[in-house]
Amino acid sequence: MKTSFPRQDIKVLLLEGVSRTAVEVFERAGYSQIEYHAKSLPEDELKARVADAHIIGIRSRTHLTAEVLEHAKRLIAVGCYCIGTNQVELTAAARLGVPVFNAPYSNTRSVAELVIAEAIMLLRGIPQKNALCHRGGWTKSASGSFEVRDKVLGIIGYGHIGTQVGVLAESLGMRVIFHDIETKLSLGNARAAGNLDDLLERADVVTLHVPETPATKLMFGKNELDRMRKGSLLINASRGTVVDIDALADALRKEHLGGAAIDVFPVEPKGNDDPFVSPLIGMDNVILTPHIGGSTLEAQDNIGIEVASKLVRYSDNGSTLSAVNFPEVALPEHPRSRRLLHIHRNVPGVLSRINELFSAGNINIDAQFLQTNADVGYVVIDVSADEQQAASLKDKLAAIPGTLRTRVLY
Ligand SMILES: NC(=O)c1ccc[n+]([C@@H]2O[C@H](COP(=O)([O-])OP(=O)(O)OC[C@H]3O[C@@H](n4cnc5c(N)ncnc54)[C@H](O)[C@@H]3O)[C@@H](O)[C@H]2O)c1
Ligand SMILES: O=C(O)CC[C@@H](O)C(=O)O
Repeated sequence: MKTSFPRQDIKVLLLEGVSRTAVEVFERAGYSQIEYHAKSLPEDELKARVADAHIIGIRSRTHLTAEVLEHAKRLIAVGCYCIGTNQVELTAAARLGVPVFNAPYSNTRSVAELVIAEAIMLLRGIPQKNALCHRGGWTKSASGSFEVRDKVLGIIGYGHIGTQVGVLAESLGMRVIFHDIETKLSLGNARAAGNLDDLLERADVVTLHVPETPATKLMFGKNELDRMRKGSLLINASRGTVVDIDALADALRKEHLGGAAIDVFPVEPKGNDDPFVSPLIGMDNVILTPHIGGSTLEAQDNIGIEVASKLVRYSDNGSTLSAVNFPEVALPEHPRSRRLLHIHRNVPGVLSRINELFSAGNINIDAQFLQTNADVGYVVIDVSADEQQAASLKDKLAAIPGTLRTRVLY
């Protein structure tokens, strides 16, 4: 396919050691300028590296703030090689005409498996026993050690991960209750709790699976910890901002909680060589993991393929299906037409200005696709035009007030 902007001129910047499967997808599609970094970059270097990037791929450690995005003058799309997209200022990206994609499913099973393993370990008191053995101690005792069978698992956030945790937990004989802000279909014998307090008062193990949003920030603090049953257990593999970590450390010190498994932290090291600091360090009844809930080879390889394929599809064809901040358009191929993209602020009158432009130039529109969200309008126009006409149309489209970005795709 002929593109007005050849693929070999499109620079792809991949950070944080995303799976090599992502590189393979880009290379197979004809993208040869791929800059790959195994780590996230300090902010100054990040600003310098994004300056000439057309496509940026990150995981959870790289913060694409409005300020960083301002440096990415050539940016056409961002891929988050993970579920969470809270590390990107999504509205700022949309206002620059940049869609953001993620992988909403590929690592969910990996997180669910880890949570179940942690529930078993915590109920058996394994973290403490393991730590003691490493120090040369030996306490062979059933005291404080329980089966998971018949225990109550309370799931907060009953989405893709929460539901899978529930299904796996039931297969082990646990009783599952959940709390969500949306009405959710219960899977298996799981039951919605009356409300959050009801869940906290009934659960032996509480596990958090909410996204990071303004409403979930510190949603789990002293009040919620106090509501939990004495000796109960907390698992957090959602986001570090959801739990008040000092309040949790306090509840553990006071032995109100019997233990915890924490995978995500309010402040996480930038890279594997940076130090990890937490008030939970040194507590034998706490499993600490370095944000690896979704880090299995299966999940990472699938995420690499999923997100890179979405980015290639947008770059080659204009489809924005499953973008998290952008109007979604699924586009057919029209190889005999030329395809122009027009991204604009969603204000009245832009579409009629676009159409006037085509009728004034006597250019036949073969197909047109329009989708809007609160901020942005996205129009894809397939036209019968030669290369020169397409270039001139692009310039005229760019002059329409409210335009954020235009492209001739092919
Ligand atoms: N530890 C890891 O490596 C890892 C891996 C994958 C995902 N995650 C995190 O897990 C989160 C959840 O993933 P998912 O795929 O299940 O997401 P999801 O969107 O499918 O489910 C989230 C659920 O939380 C609910 N929710 C939102 N706000 C809530 C609130 N205030 N109270 C109660 N429920 C609320 C939503 O309605 C939804 O049902 C992700 O956003 C990500 O931050 C972490
Ligand atoms: O891989 C990561 O960096 C993040 C994993 C996880 O938190 C996600 O949001 O999918």
